[in-house]
Amino acid sequence: MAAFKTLDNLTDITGKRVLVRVDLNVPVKDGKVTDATRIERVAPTILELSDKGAKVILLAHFGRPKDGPSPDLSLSLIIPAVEKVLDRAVLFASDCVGAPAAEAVAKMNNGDILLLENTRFHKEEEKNDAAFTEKLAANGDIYVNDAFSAAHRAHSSTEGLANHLPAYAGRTMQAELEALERGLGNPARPVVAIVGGAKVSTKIDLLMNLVKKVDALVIGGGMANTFLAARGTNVGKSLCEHDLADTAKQIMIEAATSGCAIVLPEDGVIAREFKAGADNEVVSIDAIPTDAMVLDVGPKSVEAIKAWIGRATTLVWNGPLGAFEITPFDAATVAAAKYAAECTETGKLTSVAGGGDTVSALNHAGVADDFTYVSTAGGAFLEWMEGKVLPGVAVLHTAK
Ligand SMILES: Nc1ncnc2c1ncn2[C@@H]1O[C@H](COP(=O)(O)OP(=O)(O)OP(=O)(O)O)[C@@H](O)[C@H]1O
Ligand SMILES: O=C(O)[C@H](O)COP(=O)(O)O
Repeated sequence: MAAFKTLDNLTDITGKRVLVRVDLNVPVKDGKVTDATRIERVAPTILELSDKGAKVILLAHFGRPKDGPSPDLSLSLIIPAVEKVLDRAVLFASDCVGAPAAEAVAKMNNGDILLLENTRFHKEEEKNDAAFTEKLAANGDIYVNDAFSAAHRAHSSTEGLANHLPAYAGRTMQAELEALERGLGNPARPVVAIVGGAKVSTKIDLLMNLVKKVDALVIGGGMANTFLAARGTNVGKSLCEHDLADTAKQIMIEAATSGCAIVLPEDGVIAREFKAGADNEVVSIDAIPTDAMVLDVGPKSVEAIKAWIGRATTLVWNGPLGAFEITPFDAATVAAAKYAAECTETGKLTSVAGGGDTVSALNHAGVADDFTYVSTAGGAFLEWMEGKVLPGVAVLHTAK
């Protein structure tokens, strides 16, 4: 495969309109960005292009809007955080295509930075619709993809545009691929993966391949509830995708065939309300009341997870073990993260973690800097780990 072009290949770009795909899908609480890591990671690309005199036009998605525009998923909410990280003013257009985008671009001066509204407000984005991609392309002369964490999506702004405009990898895209190759290209065994979080339906399929590559798969969060339910355990009102029971069963069969241990929680911290400080108790995983939710894995499970981390030479982690944003349901994630950081510091563990909320959880635990590498990518990172070719990366290699 031909090497992709990078910003090093973009020299004389004064006055050029550069469409830069970034990932601004950041954690937000009460309208405020709670973790700016993804913004910090794309800042070097934005500033470099702006300093070279380009008109920098940012394309991004935010959340998963179902029926067109919705105010709570407007990228305008993210602007203060982007301006703070860049220490520059950021202009905004209320649509990523059509008159609002064209007019805002036409008014730009060299070096200006403009953020276009959530690309997913148009259903055509996720369909990689050619006509929609052309509308996006109309506002640019050059396309730069700096969103490694969205590169597993073959959408108009992540893949399609590279077929319409001269395409380049941004600094973060480049750095993520290099760092993952260095850390996990040929991982030393045993390899232990921890997968938790809430995005069960979009991540469960990739576990089928992951179990063929790792020695143990530790499952927490909403993902664990889905596996427990598939095994016949009552999970009460927990976050769980019951219709994925067959997929979970097949993954457990594949794991047994591949010699990969599946580690499910033995106990859980339950509550009846999803809020900080909610009344909670630890119960055995076989004794979850029907009216309760498991919001974290329990202390016995934490000990078991630490033992698996202790046996590992390489640790791959995506998805928090519990609802870490609300105390005390952050306990398992924090304990496991601190232990992984300790093992990394002693030099016996290579630890690589990824995901928007996972990075936020590691920051919350105060150990993000102690991991070998922290990727901004969650789903994309797991797919890369599976050995899949990510569409947003592949197209950069083949683009003219
Ligand atoms: N038991 C649970 N019940 C409810 N929510 C949970 C539970 N465990 C974890 N979560 C939630 O999972 C969310 C994170 O999941 P997610 O799969 O999005 O991870 P991620 O690291 O952001 O990966 P990606 O970058 O792919 O989105 C957090 O908001 C957390 O509260
Ligand atoms: O948060 C992520 O992992 C990326 O921004 C991709 O988001 P998606 O899973 O909604 O496509």
